[in-house]
Amino acid sequence: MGLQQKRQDMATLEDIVNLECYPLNAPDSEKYRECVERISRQLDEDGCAHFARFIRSDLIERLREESEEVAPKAHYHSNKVTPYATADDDAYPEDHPMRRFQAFSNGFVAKDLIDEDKLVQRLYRNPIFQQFIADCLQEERIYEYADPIAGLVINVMPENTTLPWHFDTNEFIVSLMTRRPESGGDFQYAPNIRTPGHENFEEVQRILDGDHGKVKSLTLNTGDLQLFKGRYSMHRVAPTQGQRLCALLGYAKEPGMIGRVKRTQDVYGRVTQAHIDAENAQREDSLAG
Ligand SMILES: O=C(O)CCC(=O)C(=O)O
Ligand SMILES: [Fe+2]
Repeated sequence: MGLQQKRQDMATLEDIVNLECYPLNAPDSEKYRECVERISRQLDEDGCAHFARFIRSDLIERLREESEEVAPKAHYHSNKVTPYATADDDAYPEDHPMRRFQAFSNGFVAKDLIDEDKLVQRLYRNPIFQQFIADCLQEERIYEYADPIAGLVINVMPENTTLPWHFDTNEFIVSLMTRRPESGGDFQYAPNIRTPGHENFEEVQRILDGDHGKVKSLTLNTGDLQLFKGRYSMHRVAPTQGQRLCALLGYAKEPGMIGRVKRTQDVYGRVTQAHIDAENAQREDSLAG
């Protein structure tokens, strides 16, 4: 990376991030090490870390306005989903978690509909920010998606909707609240309710039935950032009053991440040639293998 580029990346960071609380600009400092350690500990404990006031306070209005402006471009795909995003399987009893279909009515604004000069784009692409997230995850580095329309999206939850209980396919996700709803819309999660090799259907079922004894709740204000490991912790967004807008910054542990054609078509209502090419290449690979 050239020196000029590095300076520019640092300037972007200074423009956007509350560096007093989050010293991303001084990765060699004691303060940075402490900050990263605190977050890593939170992630180890319950898979979720909260960065209150991550965005500079004088930019909160702009952050909200930028996301409100683009929100009407969201694509909606109303459907019914299980916590596992799987098809129905009548090998299980009717009330089993594998067969619990819940209404889903969110929309997503795709990455290519968000202008390059918007705060969320500038943050998503910033290599210093990316290294900070990698450090918190105790990874060497992380990669932006190669996907032209996914990777950075804005989740749009209209008035009186929920994002139902689910596990993520991704190991981790970075979320930035860009419009806190008037009320409700808390992020609720059951820390590490499943582990590799153990689905723990009994407890999952209890939560689906409304027992929230083991559920934690997090209220994010506009400008707060969250780092969440969603593969083991079932989570949802509680019903919102007023529109809730949240930017989801997706990264991968390997370069070249690109979504599958079917899922991309479902979620965004379209695919690009890059999606088709990637799927064909994969098919060739598996034939050769
Ligand atoms: O909007 C959020 O806070 C969470 C979204 C989420 O869980 C997801 O898209 O998988
Ligand atoms: Fe999720």
